[in-house]
Amino acid sequence: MPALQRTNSCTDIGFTLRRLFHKEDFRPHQREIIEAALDGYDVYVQAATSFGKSICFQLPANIDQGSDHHSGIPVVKSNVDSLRALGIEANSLNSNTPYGERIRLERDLESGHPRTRLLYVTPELCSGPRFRQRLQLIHEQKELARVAIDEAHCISEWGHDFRKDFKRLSWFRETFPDVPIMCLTATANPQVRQDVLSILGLDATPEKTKIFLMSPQRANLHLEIRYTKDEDDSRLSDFLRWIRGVYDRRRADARKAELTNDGERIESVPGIIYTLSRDECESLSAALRNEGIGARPFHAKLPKDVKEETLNRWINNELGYDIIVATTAFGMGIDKNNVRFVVHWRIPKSFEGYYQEAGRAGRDGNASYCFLYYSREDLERVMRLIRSDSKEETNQIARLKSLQALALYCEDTDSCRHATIYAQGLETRCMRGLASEEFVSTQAMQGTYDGYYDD
Ligand SMILES: Nc1ncnc2c1ncn2[C@@H]1O[C@H](COP(=O)(O)OP(=O)(O)OP(=O)(O)O)[C@@H](O)[C@H]1O
Repeated sequence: MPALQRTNSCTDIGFTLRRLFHKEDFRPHQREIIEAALDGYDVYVQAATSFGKSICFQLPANIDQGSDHHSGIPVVKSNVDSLRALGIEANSLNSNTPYGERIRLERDLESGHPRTRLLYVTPELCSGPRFRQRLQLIHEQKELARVAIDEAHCISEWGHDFRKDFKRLSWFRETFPDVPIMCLTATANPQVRQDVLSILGLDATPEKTKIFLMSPQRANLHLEIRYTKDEDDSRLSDFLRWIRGVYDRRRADARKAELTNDGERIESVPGIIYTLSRDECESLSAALRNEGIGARPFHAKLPKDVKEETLNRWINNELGYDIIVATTAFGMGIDKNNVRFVVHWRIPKSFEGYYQEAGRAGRDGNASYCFLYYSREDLERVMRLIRSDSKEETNQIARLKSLQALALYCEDTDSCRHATIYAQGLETRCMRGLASEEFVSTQAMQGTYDGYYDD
């Protein structure tokens, strides 16, 4: 067990939750996770998007002596800002940190007794020798309380989102064997989970590591596949018909009165459309704007201030910013509860990625719509993309397997989609009686893809 001296013996964590985070009560399992962390165990948390994983490492950081160190990308500035607004000494250090702020933070770390309680950094930064030296100094002063690794599935080459800098996070256990590690993810199948634990050097026995696997319980998500093909590409008209239908329903008398009462606009139906390329992201958002829909592009090549403005205005439900058309770079760490739909314009590169992105809808628990436009031509395109950009062979095999599972899921018109996700090991408990089960069997073009993978 870790040698650090802890102060939680008589701490009322419910009080801290109310006082610091202004939340009435813990959600199921949050208390057990936080208590395991404060007791010095290594902790592995696998829970749905919107479960409330962040509090599981943010709260202990305000109780432990010493500071916590949180790694995982990307760190969204608004997260740190909102923690600071609560009076929590949280900071982030990454390539976007302004020079003055960086110097201030480096001095704070070099003191060995930093004021920072919670430091968000990228795995790339963790690989740098100077940063590592600073952490070693903090550790010598017994001030490094815990390391939290978000999006931990990126550690595994078997995962859909493998990044080699995540793998180097194994350095923490090698260098600080007494510092507990907490890893968190929304999506990992059993093989990825195993891999994450072993790369990070966590002993999976219950005496050492507490493992929390939660059912995502996302019954509020309606999962639908819509078929299309290159020759007769109906995506745009289909989507416009759908979104205008939603607006029309909100314009109906009774609903309109309700919305006016709440000060809501008719078109304030926040959504995300995922595309595969930056070009399509730009052209699709322009096409939607031409049709009078408030859509904005979001991708890595846009200037930082444009991205920040787009994000803030979308989060604040502003006119003209109802829909974000984004590449997969968008979403990690973004906390917007009322996303009413997520559309995949083309098949994404992996099952796990699809599920994670779709899971950004309906974080408030209200009914939300997720649909994916599927075509065989897109499937072939994405396969070629994976073959050309996978550097590691293991990762390529894993990624192709994951894509194939997703294609089968898309082409299956007889099973409950939630049950298929369960069979992938992404949901840890199968839910029954979902409306989607009946819906799937009545989908148009039933049977179109029968037998595709028979050979
Ligand atoms: N105990 C609680 N009571 C009320 N709200 C909570 C509680 N815990 C978390 N939340 C809220 O739930 C929302 C989702 O939390 P959080 O961002 O931590 O989810 P997450 O599990 O990290 O999801 P993701 O994987 O999508 O990032 C946030 O708005 C957060 O403030």
